[in-house]
Amino acid sequence: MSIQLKCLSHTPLRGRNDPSADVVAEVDAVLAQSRAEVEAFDPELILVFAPDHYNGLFYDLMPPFVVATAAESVGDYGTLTGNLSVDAELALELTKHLTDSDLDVSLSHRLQVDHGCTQTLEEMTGSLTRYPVIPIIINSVAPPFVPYRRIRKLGEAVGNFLAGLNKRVLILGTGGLSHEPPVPLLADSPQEVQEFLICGRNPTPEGRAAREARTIAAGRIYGSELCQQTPLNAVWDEAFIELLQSGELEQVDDFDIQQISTEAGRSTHEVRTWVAAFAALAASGPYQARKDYYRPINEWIAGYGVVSATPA
Ligand SMILES: O=C(O)CCC(=O)/C=C/C=C(\O)C(=O)O
Ligand SMILES: [Fe+2]
Repeated sequence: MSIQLKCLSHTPLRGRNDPSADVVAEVDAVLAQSRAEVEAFDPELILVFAPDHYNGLFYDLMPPFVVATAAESVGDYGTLTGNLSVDAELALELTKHLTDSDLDVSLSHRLQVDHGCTQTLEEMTGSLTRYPVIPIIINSVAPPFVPYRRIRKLGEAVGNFLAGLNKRVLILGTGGLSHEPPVPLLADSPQEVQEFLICGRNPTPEGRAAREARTIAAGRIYGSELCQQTPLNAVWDEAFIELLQSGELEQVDDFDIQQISTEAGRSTHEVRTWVAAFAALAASGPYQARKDYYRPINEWIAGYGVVSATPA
């Protein structure tokens, strides 16, 4: 087996509420370089750890993490629609391996996924179907969350499974870093919003457009005094990237969920996907991680980072 890792922020506001042209060009160049590296690696399998933003998973049954044997993109925020090329047989084998590893993982034979999964797949491969893929969705948006140590254990167990495959595997993590887009909280919401958070699958086109318009409007004022959301936190982001580079992943076991929400924003917990991805890589031994890019970008509501890693 050979293995590579890429963890990236995603943002539904890319192309919808852009920062200055020089920043857009910087990010375009980093993504083009990353995509060229993926092309050169030519993965036989992509394992993508991703969050969901109330498009596939709702509070009628909210799992901490779920492996999909089939996944369809809802195409929110202009992302590609259609089925991902999930390797169903391997996804099922992985699920069995995870349950045998004492992890109570959920399984879906028909999951809807959103930009949180598809944007990075699209940016890294140009498609939803170019390579066989296994999606693992990690709840990063709908509290309560399992402790970070559980995410590290999940990643480790996934990595042990991947180590037994005779394949070139690309591990992707997508989300974060610090940020707080306008995702409603169940506890604070009026009844119609609670109803949506519990079972709001397949919204009308108007409903989806209203959600997207709210996010764009939030991006226009994010980081200004008009904005109520927690601002980006570059110090937190840089420290998190350094932690990943240090290889001392057990440090995430002490992460305080409430403190992260307060200091860096509620959606910062999308970094769970990065924790799982790095723990999966670390299961095969020491690694080297390279910071390809970091910049706090208010227009995209994102502490925007790209990190790559390979076995040392
Ligand atoms: O779309 C909605 O209904 C709520 C807003 C939302 O989900 C925004 C998501 C933004 C990101 O994915 C992000 O910044 O990571
Ligand atoms: Fe997100």
